Amino acid sequence: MELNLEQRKLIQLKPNGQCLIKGVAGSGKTTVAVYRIPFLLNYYCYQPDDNVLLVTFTKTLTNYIKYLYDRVNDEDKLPYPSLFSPENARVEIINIDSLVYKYFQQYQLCNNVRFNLLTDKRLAYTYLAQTINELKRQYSNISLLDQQHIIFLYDEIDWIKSCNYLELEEYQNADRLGRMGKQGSDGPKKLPKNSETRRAIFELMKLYNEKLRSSGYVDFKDMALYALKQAKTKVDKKYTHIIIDESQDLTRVQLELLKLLYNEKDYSSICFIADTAQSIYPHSWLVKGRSFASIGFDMTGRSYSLSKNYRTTAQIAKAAYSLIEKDPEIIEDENFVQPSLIDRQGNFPVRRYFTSPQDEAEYIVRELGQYVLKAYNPKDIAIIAKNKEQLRYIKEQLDKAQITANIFERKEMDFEHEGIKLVTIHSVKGLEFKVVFIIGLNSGIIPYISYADEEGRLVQETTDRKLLYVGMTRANDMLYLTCSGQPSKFLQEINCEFLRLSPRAKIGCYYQIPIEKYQFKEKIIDLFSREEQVRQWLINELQEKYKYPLALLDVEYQVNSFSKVGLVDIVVSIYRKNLRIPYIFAEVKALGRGLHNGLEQLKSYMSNEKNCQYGLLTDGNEMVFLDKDLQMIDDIPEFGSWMLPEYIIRYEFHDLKRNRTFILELDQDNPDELVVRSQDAYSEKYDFAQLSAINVYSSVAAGNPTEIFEEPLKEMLLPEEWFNKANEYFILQVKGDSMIGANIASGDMVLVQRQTTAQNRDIVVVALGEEATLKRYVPMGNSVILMPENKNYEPILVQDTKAQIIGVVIGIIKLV
Ligand SMILES: Nc1ncnc2c1ncn2[C@@H]1O[C@H](COP(=O)(O)OP(=O)(O)OP(=O)(O)O)[C@@H](O)[C@H]1O
Repeated sequence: MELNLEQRKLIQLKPNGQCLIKGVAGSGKTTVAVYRIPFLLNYYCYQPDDNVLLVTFTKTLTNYIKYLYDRVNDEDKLPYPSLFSPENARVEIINIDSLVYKYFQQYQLCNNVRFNLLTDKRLAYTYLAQTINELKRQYSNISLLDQQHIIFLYDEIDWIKSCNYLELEEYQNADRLGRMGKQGSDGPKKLPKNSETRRAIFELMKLYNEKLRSSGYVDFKDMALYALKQAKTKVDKKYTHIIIDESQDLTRVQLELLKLLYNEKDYSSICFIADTAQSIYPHSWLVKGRSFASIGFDMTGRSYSLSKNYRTTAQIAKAAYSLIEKDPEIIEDENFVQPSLIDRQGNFPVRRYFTSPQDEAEYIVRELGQYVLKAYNPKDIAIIAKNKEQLRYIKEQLDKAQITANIFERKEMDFEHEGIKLVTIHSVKGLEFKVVFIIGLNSGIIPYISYADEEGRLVQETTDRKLLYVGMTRANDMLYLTCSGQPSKFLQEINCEFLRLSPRAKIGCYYQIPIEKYQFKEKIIDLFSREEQVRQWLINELQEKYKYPLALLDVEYQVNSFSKVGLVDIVVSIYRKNLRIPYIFAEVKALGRGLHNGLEQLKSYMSNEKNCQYGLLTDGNEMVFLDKDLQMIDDIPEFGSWMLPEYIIRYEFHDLKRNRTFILELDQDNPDELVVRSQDAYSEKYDFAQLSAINVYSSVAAGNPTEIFEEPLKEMLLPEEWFNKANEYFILQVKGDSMIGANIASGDMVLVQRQTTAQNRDIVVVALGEEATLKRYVPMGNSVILMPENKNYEPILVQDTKAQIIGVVIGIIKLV
């Protein structure tokens, strides 16, 4: 892994008190935290008591960090090979709950008390209900003090404790940020400051606490308060450098405890790592509107950003950003970091709607069994859901299909576990998997139905939106989003341009076409039917994704079927020897209503039209493709210019060396000849002996220069006189839009001269990551900037020795 310039700068940042590293999901925040440890140990731990503490959010994340550290380059790791061994007293990596528990234990020991931790929520509600009853008479005018509001009151008390508001005065004046509602609870429209209602709630908390104590209990928030109290009296170990990962989710009490452990010196540091777009806990302190100043740290001039997401493909990243950018609460936060894309192309996320958990599970089992498990190790696959019941159901179905999977609830995750990991969306933060299924994305589950308070509802919606964003950004390669009932509004808000119905087909997800843009209106009987919506969407998709010109499409195509005349919903025709013949038949059903008998009908139409090569049936959600033998296949072919009457393929060739453009004409009936027309209409015909066959590749792997090429896709004939025999050439099919500004679009081809050096601003094929990429080459001292020609992508800075040039682009070839 080649760290980027910003990451390297942050790892080697001179420690100087507090700092904030914020960044988008997958931008390497945790990686920076881990790589920084050896740096601090090497250069900023002078005295015997100097040391480093890295705080994680969960135990699983501690394991994950160890797993990450194994991937650190040896040269960075060498001075501290035993970074994670218990003997290495200079480094401690611990999750926040364990740290709190440690100080809570010390409190008990020092004060000779012993509490039980109240983990049973029902029992907590019983105590709270009793307390409400006792206090009700005293506050008879406070309608909120009633059992019907118990969930709200419980949450409010929890919040007061997590903010360390131990005096009424503080609570009366507190801004209530991040309040959450729970299903069935009915909170107040507003909880005014300095009100009788707040006084009553505060009183309720005190009485409730007394009740718990007299029964020998503390809850989690009490435990943290006792830990803080203990640390204020005595800390057994202070740390010269503290790094706090996922700090956006810590409570005020947790943050204050960590502050007490900080050993301030003129070379010490406390580094907060955060992503506000991933803040998913309602009681976290550093939520919108509350700055670090509230915990005594001035971050002016001390905050740094990481904006490139390295984890996911550009397609997954775009889909995930399209979800959060719809919420101004998220993107207007002062600590929000605008994401930028890195050029990692891959699969589009899949979105599928199901009407029952059973249908959803059947799809997942099928998808895993037939495809995903053939390409990925089960331990690199996660199935994520909002709640545990959803996980239990899918686990049962996977068990039945004999697919090994394990639910990880509270227990820490074992990264070496051989099966598929089933996890709640909350416990997946900070982690990553090659393939991620997020299931049960139903309305009412996400966003959760909250109480009637509009403000609370909006907070809930923002938090749940971030939660789904966290889930989506865990996927390295493939992401599936499914529901098992009424779909979540979030599923519909993700820009459908970035979604597909299947990872193996080009067709996108359904979107509505406005009636005024409907095609073939004159042939349509009912413009307002639900079937027509699907037909018009499909007509659009055939043009947009499969590139079929409208002139090749038609509707209501007549075929004889069972001695009756049938009408095929959409036909795609092609030309053979200048004769127009049907090539694809498509049948549509009403939106989301299932395929029913459609398959039989489609097969019958296809059987009655021998020219038809492919079939397609969809209701805008389910999709079936058939070949001419009526067997199911993954997709239908894209448009090719050979489908047109003339039978001549035309390419535009931009010669970058001579700065000229030619048209290349290839007659399919005469494939060994090539006609080249120049801009001044001069044309020349080349026969086979005058042509050179150049290999066309779909991708070039990065790696050993002699092994970088896969099997060529095909050969392309170009005039021999264009090439210098002393050199080697190849053609590369372009993926992605990062060079669009240089007139190189996805699907175009580039002619490349193989060489290992380049001139300033040449467009080069350069090895980077697993696959070689196309960028503009700009050398700068000992480094090289690989410039994309698209403002959505960031330039990549690498050491010149690491930028292995494979060739220089000398021409661009486009189908016209
Ligand atoms: N410069 C880099 N080049 C290639 N891969 C990188 C680079 N930096 C980080 N990564 C990889 O990107 C992935 C995400 O990194 P990491 O977990 O540190 O990000 P994060 O910002 O902490 O993410 P999140 O906030 O979503 O948990 C990891 O697989 C990491 O190895």
